[in-house]
Amino acid sequence: MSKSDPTPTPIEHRRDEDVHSECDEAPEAQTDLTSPAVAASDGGDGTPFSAEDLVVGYPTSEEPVVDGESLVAPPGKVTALVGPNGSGKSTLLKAMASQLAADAGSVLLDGDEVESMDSKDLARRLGLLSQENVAPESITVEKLVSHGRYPHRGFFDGLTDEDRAAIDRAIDLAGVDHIRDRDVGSLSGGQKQLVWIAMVLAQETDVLLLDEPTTFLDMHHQLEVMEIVERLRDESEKTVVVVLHDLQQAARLADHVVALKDGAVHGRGQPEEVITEEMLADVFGIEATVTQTDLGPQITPLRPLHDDAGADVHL
Ligand SMILES: Nc1ncnc2c1ncn2[C@@H]1O[C@H](COP(=O)(O)OP(=O)(O)OP(=O)(O)O)[C@@H](O)[C@H]1O
Repeated sequence: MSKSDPTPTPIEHRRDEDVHSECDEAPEAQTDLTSPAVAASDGGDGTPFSAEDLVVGYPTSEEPVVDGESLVAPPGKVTALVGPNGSGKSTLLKAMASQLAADAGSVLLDGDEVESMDSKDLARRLGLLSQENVAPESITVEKLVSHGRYPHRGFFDGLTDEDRAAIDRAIDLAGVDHIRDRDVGSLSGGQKQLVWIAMVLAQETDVLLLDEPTTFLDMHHQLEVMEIVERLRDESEKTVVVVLHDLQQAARLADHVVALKDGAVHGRGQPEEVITEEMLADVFGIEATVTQTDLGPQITPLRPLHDDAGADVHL
């Protein structure tokens, strides 16, 4: 969905044709922590989902934002995409959802090229929680969540019992039942975020792409959203790719972590392999200590190592 499009259809193809078309080199060797093959063996019984040699940019950007990267999301597992602001996480996610046209490369959903799929068929199989949601004027929570059923319905069809049950399940899971009759415009930022999450849950897809689902949420609701994702994985074997700024959340939630910097993968693997003091210095430009615990890596950020222009920070 583009930023200016207020239509809350769950997913929409916006395939810009005027984008860059340079393809970079093939993925590196399996032993390299940046190799997508590192992930391939970690999957469960969920739906395979991967991108290969993806080149993605914008008409206004001279260089591709993502230049020849590959990503394998282990089936039935949670993959966390982490990286600094502007590193290309949302761009990669949108390209993998076929919301942004790739100049080169392919995205495969259970063996099918997403770009060749009919948009409704894709939306039945893949749900995207975008950062760019805009609700129409005067719409109730329940009505907005019901838009998640759009790919399962004919254009003129009303809601079936199955649709209503899916809407109720999603509203219940996202914990927004108490506000289901409220106007979305009257909700707080965090409440709205939970409603958008409910909408994507109502879509009931095998693959979920979640762009910063914990944004705007207090700690209680952040933990609830993480538990929802865990349940989707553990009870329904959903394949989830989630963009997270909070590395502690990524460490706890993810089976697989991919670290992006300047549109390139700088590490992928299990949280304890990727979330290291070296990665935090290299990718995030911070000095931090990382302690391995039973709950995964515990991160203590200490100080920035350089400013945005790359100059050393002397405190
Ligand atoms: N619509 C757009 N047109 C042109 N450039 C864009 C557009 N959207 C993003 N970009 C650029 O692409 C790069 C990657 O942006 P992207 O939003 O993918 O990063 P991100 O890692 O998701 O960042 P953040 O953590 O801040 O959300 C940035 O340099 C950004 O300025």
